[in-house]
This record gives sequence, structure tokens and C-alpha cells, in this order.
Amino acid sequence: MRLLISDLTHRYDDLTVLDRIDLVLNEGEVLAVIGPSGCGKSTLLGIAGGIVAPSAGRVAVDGPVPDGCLNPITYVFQDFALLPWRSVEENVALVLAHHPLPAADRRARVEEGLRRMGLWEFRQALPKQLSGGMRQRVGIARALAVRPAILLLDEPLSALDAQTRELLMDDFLDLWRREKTTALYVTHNLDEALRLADRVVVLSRRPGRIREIVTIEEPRDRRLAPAAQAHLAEVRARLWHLMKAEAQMADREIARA
Ligand SMILES: Nc1ncnc2c1ncn2[C@@H]1O[C@H](COP(=O)(O)OP(=O)(O)OP(=O)(O)O)[C@@H](O)[C@H]1O
Repeated sequence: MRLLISDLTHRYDDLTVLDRIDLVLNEGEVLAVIGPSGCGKSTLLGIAGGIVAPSAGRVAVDGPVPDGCLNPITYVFQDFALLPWRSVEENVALVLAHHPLPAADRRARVEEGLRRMGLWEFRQALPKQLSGGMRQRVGIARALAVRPAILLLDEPLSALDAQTRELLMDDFLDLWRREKTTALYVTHNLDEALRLADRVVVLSRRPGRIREIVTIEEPRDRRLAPAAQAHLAEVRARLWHLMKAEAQMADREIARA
């Protein structure tokens, strides 16, 4: 399934946050969105997920809904958004609560999501008994339980320390190696974008406009290999050059406000 965003503009009252965004997320593609603080990245994700109605323009999906998919476009949140009084498996099951499913199918989906994220042994734990990384794995398992066609990830690793971020990135890579994933991935972090994305969309400072879309040619699996480093360093320099000027200007605007 593809996600098509055309001529999208969004305003909160007088504040224009996104300006004429045209973007296609292709099936099987991971598209990272980076840009300075406040440039409208989360708003873009909210509009893509149907939570925020755009002021102008359109978001459409194209292609058949895959078998077993209960919610074609599904979120993974930055702050995990788990219910603290529910166990891991109950948190995952929650997204299935409003779907009329046979009990066996419900159980199978929960188990599948938990196993895919290495959480099966922890199914009866409460969120507070888990590390931050494990909590985010629960958030991902919950998203997977609906078998989404498109994942929307809003800075999913930003609440985690650097080591845990590395581990979670490995989890994403494992998951995406095993099965085709289509994802829009908002991040502040250039290194995450360079490890995980097929293409990187650089937004300008607010109002967010597309400054450039940079393709990372190196296959994801080979990005840690020495032979990939020259290409990745070149892409990183290009992305940083684009981001730096925007971030500096955004910083000055925030300082003046
Ligand atoms: N519901 C809202 N009502 C009014 N203004 C909002 C609302 N949501 C966001 N904004 C403002 O819109 C702008 C864009 O916000 P958004 O969260 O989309 O940016 P962002 O790029 O994701 O920011 P960050 O990188 O800091 O997370 C910000 O100035 C924010 O304060």
C-alpha cells in the first residue's frame, strides 16, 4: 500500500506549520522525515494518520489492504503510550478490543506481536517492571498486532539512551529484513535516518516545506560495513548541510519569540 500526500498545507489558527507538501511513500519503503524543532513533523504524521484534518491538500492510500490488516495506518508513539496498570499482553490486546475477532485470532495476534519483539516471556509483566527499551518494544508489538500496511513512527527512540537506541535500531532492521515494511519515520536524529531509511525528507524550518529528498543507495544491511562508510559520510554531510542552516535559523526565531 502506498501513501500519497499532495499539496498539503496546515495551519493552527494563524500559524502555518506545513506548506504545500507533496510526498509519496512507496510500498516497502522506509521514509525518514527530519527537520528543525517545530517545523511540523509530528503534524505531518498526524495528518497522514488521519488524526489531524489538513487545512488544505489531500492524503490518500493506494493499493489493496493486505490480508488480516485491521488498521492500515498505525502509530508507534515516542512515549510508548502504555497503560501502566495493564500487563504487557493486555496492552497489546487493547488495540484489538474494538475489532470483532474470534478469541483464537485475538490470542494469535497478541502472541505473534510479542514473539516478534522478543517479549513473550515478559507477557505478564507490568510496564513499570520493564526498561525503556522493552516498553518501546511493547509499543511496537502493539502496532504489529493489527498487521498494519503502513507504520507511522514519531521519534520512537528519542526517549531512550544511546545504547538502547542502538538495540532498538537492530530490532527494526531484523523486523524489516524478515518482512516488507512501509513506514514514515519522524526523527531528530541523523544517525537513525542514515541507518534505517531508504530516503530522507529534509523539511525547512516552519512553515515546513520540503527542502530536499535524499536517497540512501546503500542497502540497509550493509550500512555498518567499512565499504559503505564513504557513501554514508557523503550522505550525512549533505543532510547536515541542509539541516544546519535551517536549524540555525529556527533557533534564532525561537530565541526572538
Ligand atoms: N494542536 C496544536 N495547536 C496549536 N499549535 C500547535 C498544535 N500542535 C502543534 N502546534 C505548533 O505547530 C508547530 C509544529 O508542531 P509539530 O509538533 O508538528 O512540530 P515538530 O517538527 O514535530 O516539532 P518537534 O521536532 O519539536 O517535535 C509548533 O510550533 C507547535 O507549537
